[in-house]
Order: sequence, then C-alpha cells, then structure tokens
Amino acid sequence: MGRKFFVGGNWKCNGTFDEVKKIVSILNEGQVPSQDVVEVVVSPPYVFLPVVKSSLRPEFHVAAQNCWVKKGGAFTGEVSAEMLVNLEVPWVILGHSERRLILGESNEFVADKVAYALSQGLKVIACVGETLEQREAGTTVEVVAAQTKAIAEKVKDWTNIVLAYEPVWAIGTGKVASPAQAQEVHSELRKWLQANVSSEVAASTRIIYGGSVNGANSKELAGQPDIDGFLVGGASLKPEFIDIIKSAEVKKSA
Ligand SMILES: O=C(CO)COP(=O)(O)O
Repeated sequence: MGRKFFVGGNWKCNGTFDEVKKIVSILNEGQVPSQDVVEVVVSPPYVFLPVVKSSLRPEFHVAAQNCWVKKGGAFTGEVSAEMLVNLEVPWVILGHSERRLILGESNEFVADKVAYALSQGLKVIACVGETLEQREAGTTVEVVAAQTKAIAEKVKDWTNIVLAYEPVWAIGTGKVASPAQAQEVHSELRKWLQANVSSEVAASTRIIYGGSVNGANSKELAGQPDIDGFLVGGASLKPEFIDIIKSAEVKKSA
C-alpha cells in the first residue's frame, strides 16, 4: 500500500531562540531510519520557521501550525498560505484541537482552511479527535467522522493530506490512548474514507496518532496496522523524539 511512516513534531507555542537552536541540533545529530522509511516534519511557531528551515537537516521538513482561511490581506495577526508557500514551508497543521476548542474553529472553518491551503500547494496535517465527554458519551466515531466529512466535502484530492487522530483527553495529559483504542478509531476512519471517498484514498492516506506519544510507548502504537505515524507534542521538544522517529522500523519489519 506504500503508506510511508510519518512523524510530526508539534512544538506548539514553546521555545526561545536558544532552545530552538538546541532542538535543531539534537534533530540534526540523531541517528534515524532513512527517508525511504520515515517522513519527518517539525512544526515550530511561525517566528522560528525560517531559522529552523535553514538549519535543519535537509531530509526533515517544516510545517506551520496554522494559516489563514483564504487569501491574505487585511486580517491583522494572521499568516496566509501564500506566505508559507513563498517561504517554501511545505506543510501546515490545521484543525488542531487547541484551535478548535480554545479559539472556536468549527468543522466548516477548518475544512475551508484545508481546502484553501491545498489549493495553494501546501500539504496539510488535518487533525480530528473527540473530547473526554464525547468519548464517555460513546460518540467518538460520530465526532471524528463529522470532522472528516466536513473536509471531504470541500476537498477532492487527498494526496497531500495526512489525517491526525488526536483524542483531546490524551493531549498533554500523559494519558495515552491504548494501542487498541487508537487502532479502533484509525480503522473506523479508514472505513469511513473507503465508504465516503474511495478505496484508493482509504488505502493510501496516512492516519497518524497524537496524544502523549513518547519514546516508551511509540513502538507498540506503531505496531498497529492502521497507525501510520505520530503527531507528537511535548516529547517532540526532547531527545526522545529521535526514538519516536525510530519506531518507524517496527513498520518496516512488520
Ligand atoms: O497535540 C499534540 C500534537 O499535536 C499532542 O500533544 P502531546 O504529545 O503533548 O500530548
């Protein structure tokens, strides 16, 4: 099926200039599998994108953590997809739960952003995931399907999308989803894509997991058939991010 393992590091709103330089040197010195085996993308805050892009080893790429929903202009405080393209930033994370929940981004707004970013030539890490309340109410699959449906309604070509399943209750809590819990939702998402988009898209789209992934739990998660990589928060700022990248080897030998 050829779904190359994908490891994203979402640095969120963290880091000083010196800390960023330190993380980049850890990444540059780390022994990792070749880029035929794993695709690595790190996402610093906007202001650090140029320095990270220019100092990072060439086989690792960068992502912005957000972008504006349409063409740039009189939108104070926003950064447009065009600007990212202009700076040769290839990826953008959209629909992260911190933006959905804290900043009120709706399924439709996120889907509009995804469609616009793709139209400008960016590749998108599109995030979906349920809250603890929604999980406890038994609506997990319904919630992630609705989030994915909003995107599917506005996007024809899924080639440049990586879908990130990030259960909100597992983000930054140290409460990682069990491999079985994550596998179940990934498998449901793949079935949803098969039924509502196409078998080809279901087979080729990478579905990655995010939420308290670390160097100790990444191998077992990577062993699940529908987990095609990770979106890592806290641990992406530490040397153990290298171990998480190495968990791609699990897939290779599977
Ligand atoms: O939100 C996340 C990545 O986008 C996950 O964050 P943590 O890995 O810190 O739980």
